[in-house]
Amino acid sequence: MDASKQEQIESGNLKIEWAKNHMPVLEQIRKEFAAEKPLKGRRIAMALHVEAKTAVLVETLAIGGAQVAISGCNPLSTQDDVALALDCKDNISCCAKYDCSNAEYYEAIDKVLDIEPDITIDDGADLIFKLHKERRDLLPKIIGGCEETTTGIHRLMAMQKEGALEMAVLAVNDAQTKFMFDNRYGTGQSAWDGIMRTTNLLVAGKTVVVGGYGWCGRGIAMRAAGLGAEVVVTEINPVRALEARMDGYRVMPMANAAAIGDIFVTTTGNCDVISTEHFPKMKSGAILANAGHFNVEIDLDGLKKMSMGEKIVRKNIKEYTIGAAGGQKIKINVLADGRLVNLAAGDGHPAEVMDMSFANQALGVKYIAQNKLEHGVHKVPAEIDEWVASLKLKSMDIEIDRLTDKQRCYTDDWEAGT
Ligand SMILES: NC(=O)c1ccc[n+]([C@@H]2O[C@H](COP(=O)([O-])OP(=O)(O)OC[C@H]3O[C@@H](n4cnc5c(N)ncnc54)[C@H](O)[C@@H]3O)[C@@H](O)[C@H]2O)c1
Ligand SMILES: N[C@@H](CCSC[C@H]1O[C@@H](n2cnc3c(=O)[nH]cnc32)[C@H](O)[C@@H]1O)C(=O)O
Repeated sequence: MDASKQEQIESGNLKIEWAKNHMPVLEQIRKEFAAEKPLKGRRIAMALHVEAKTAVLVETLAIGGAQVAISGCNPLSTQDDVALALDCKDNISCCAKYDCSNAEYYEAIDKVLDIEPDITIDDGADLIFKLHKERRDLLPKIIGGCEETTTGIHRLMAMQKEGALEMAVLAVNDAQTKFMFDNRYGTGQSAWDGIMRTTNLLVAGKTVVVGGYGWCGRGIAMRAAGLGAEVVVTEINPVRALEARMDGYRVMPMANAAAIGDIFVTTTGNCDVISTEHFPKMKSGAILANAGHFNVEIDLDGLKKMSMGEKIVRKNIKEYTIGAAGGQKIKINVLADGRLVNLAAGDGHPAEVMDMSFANQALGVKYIAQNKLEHGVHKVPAEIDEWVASLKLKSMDIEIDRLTDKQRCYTDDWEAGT
């Protein structure tokens, strides 16, 4: 093996070790998996962000007895050193590569499916999509899959509605110990980490426009306010818009926000949240980032078409110049080609948060292996959620109260009044 490859593997292993040391819940699961081998003989095909925390999950599944093959779930989120380190480990193969083309991305998913999996793990449902469209011969062998993210579950629910989903899937995103922490505090921190390290600019004193006030949007807005920005929220859901206003932010349509924002962060799972109608209204120098889904939230095709020129002005920042009213020129800076800024221009979520998301994944896979599930989207059992929360609290040295017998009776009773 050449020296530079060896160096890469060492660098990947260091990252994995660091992450592992900050994922205590997964550590506990790994110990149990090592003793009990609940995944013995199972073949698992995964498409996830290939970086250090994911590697800890992959190792955990392999220690549990599974053969694991993994590809990426985003062309720009793979960390090549981690991918190489993973590929060297027992019972694991990894075929992910940073900055792959769309064709290479789907070829890698194909390769992963060649292990003829009985369990899948997806982040965005691309692997399940390929399975149902092009690798249908493999479907009868599949006993179930797990889905990591909100939009993946939306895609699967749409498949289920049309009667097109031919396997069982656990909605890992919808576990409370996933979305309440990963989507909110994880994205809240890592999106800003990605934006700040990429731009090296100040957030304080700026106007930040957050597109979408769901679990991710709440986190991104909260941290932007904490950094000293004025926060503006755009929404299409009246309840969420009201919540954003009562949380202290200004709420308005993107058509109005476009003119006042310095930094825009989309996180809706939807397409064209920022589109050709909005670009010409923007301040020159505006910064656009996406922390939602794929590369569709900012209409990049539209921006390219109206652009007079584009150039890379700093690593992971592309500047587009467009014409505006009065012959003015507006420069618009798009981070990480409009792909997830926290992963394509950062290291993703903090390890302590992925600890809970991936504990749900590992226990979800074990649940699938040990239970016969009907085709369709299933909830993660509440016991798994509570177990993950209890273990996380324990790892943080936090104790909580328990109901006394009197309290239990009181809460079950309907006769006691004022
Ligand atoms: N960057 C990450 O690491 C990360 C982490 C978790 C989830 N995600 C992704 O982020 C996206 C959001 O996830 P979530 O859990 O917050 O979902 P969510 O459903 O809780 O929130 C999405 C919000 O966007 C709003 N919305 C939809 N279309 C809109 C539009 N055109 N303009 C303004 N608002 C609009 C919805 O009303 C909703 O309130 C999903 O695609 C999810 O897969 C990314
Ligand atoms: N694959 C699609 C879908 C969004 S990924 C969003 C998911 O990434 C997950 N995620 C965020 N940070 C990390 C990380 O550091 N490692 C692995 N997964 C992560 C998180 O759980 C979230 O649900 C895309 O890339 O556009």
